[in-house]
Amino acid sequence: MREDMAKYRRMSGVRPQSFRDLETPPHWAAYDTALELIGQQEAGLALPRLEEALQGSLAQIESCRAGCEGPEEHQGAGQEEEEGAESQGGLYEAIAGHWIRVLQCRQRCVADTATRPGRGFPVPDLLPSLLRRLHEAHAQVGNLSQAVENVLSVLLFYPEDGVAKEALTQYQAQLEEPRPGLGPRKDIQHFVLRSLGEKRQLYYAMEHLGTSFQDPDPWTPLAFIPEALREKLREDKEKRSWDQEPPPKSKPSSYWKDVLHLEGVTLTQDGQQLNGSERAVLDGLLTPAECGLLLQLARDASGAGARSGYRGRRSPHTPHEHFEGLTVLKAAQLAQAGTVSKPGAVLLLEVSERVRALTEVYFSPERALHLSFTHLVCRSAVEGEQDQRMDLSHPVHADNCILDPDSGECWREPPAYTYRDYSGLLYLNDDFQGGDLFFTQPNALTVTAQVRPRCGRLVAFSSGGENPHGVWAVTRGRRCALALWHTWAPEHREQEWIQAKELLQEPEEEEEDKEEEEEEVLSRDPSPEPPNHKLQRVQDKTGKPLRAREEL
Ligand SMILES: O=C(O)CCC(=O)C(=O)O
Ligand SMILES: [Fe+2]
Repeated sequence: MREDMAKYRRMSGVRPQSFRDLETPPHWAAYDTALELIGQQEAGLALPRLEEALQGSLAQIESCRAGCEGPEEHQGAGQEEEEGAESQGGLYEAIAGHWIRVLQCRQRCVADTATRPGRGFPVPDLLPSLLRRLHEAHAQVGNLSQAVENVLSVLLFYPEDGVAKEALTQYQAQLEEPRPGLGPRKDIQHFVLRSLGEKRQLYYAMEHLGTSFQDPDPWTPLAFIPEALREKLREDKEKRSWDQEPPPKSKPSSYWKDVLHLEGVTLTQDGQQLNGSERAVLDGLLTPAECGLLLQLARDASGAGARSGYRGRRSPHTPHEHFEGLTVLKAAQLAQAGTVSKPGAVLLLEVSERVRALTEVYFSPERALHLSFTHLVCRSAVEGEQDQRMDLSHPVHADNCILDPDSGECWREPPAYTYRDYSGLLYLNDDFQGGDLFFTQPNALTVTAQVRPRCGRLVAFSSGGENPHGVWAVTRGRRCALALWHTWAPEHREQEWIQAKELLQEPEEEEEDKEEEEEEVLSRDPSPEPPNHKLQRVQDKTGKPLRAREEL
């Protein structure tokens, strides 16, 4: 649906006003309009929308809080029954238990209000970020007293926020006469004080009564968290270790240049030239002969696919193209079966490692990057179906989060592959029509850079919302590329890569016997899964079940 909408929006003559959203609650609609206007440098027009978003959010929090006594009380009674003897304490315990549940529920209202309909996670720090936008917008249009009130409100959440403090000093200096009565907004003052009072009680109960509390706010002062709990809360936060900021880089800044030079690779466009930050185009990663070998591998695999059940099928992204994907393990298995050339399968492994090493050197020299998925992908135009084609070969998306083009936000949550940190596309050919890769702004519409594929060209970029990208329709011929995703998370390292390497390292004689066996099984078994005896062998080595995988 979202993709269809994006497609219609791209049609010439269609204006944004032609669309009316009947689903989004008003405070989210106001928020989105405000962000759009700010993006267009229309601070004056954005201000009433920002205020509406803030007031709407506060109102929604109030209405949610009002519901905390009713339904929760009911649920609480149920819980007590379930917990049995333990919770059949005296009257005081019952009152305390009830009150804690009410407070937990009230605190949850902040996260509920900050969660867009249909989303699993809240927008982090919704109220402080609205206040930041408000003070900036007020300052831009010259409403200095309101700018002061709003920045002072930010400081209620984050008293040590350096940027806010600096802005405050600047606004105060710009005010023509001193306004000693100016303070933070009353509504925010009330909100913060009440919230802190509740947090204090909840943390106390957590420490002394063993109840649980998931603080929805990142701004809670450390002093409010009992010392005994700090360590545990910090550990919980750190569990998603790969999501943490990478440590500061200490390698000399010319380090990657030396490595590229050694590898005979040239940097054709850097982030700045591509109108982004973490983006690069590198050339010279493959010789024409290597491209030829990998293209042949893809062709042979798709021929073998017809026999073993892996047929090229319609693309999941467009009915006007066929799509074939080959994983490294499938390539190794086909090489063992003798249906593709072994040098081709070995090259696939080698090249993916080459890309990984270069991506690490260029983007993450101080932190190991692992391959998490490697896929040789060909897209072929379906002949006679290309006239009037409006769609893309690959719609605009980000690789590790769900892009919401309306708000420009990208949600790092499943079903996105949230552990992907850097993406790489290594192109193998250019003898097709269309099929350029393009980057857009987060609105998924405004193209910021475009790259023409060619043999040995690598486009590498960080996989997040800062790099929305898509592929223009392939309208003639076949476009093949090696798509690779890298991760900082060792637990998401590509197991099949290791299995493929093991398979390809097996001694030749053993292989020949198996080849015959394989031929026999392939000709008998039309199922799309690799033959069973082979599966068994790989399973024995790793202890992990194996399944032919496809990630797109
Ligand atoms: O093939 C390309 O150029 C891009 C493909 C892509 O973005 C993806 O598979 O996620
Ligand atoms: Fe992608």
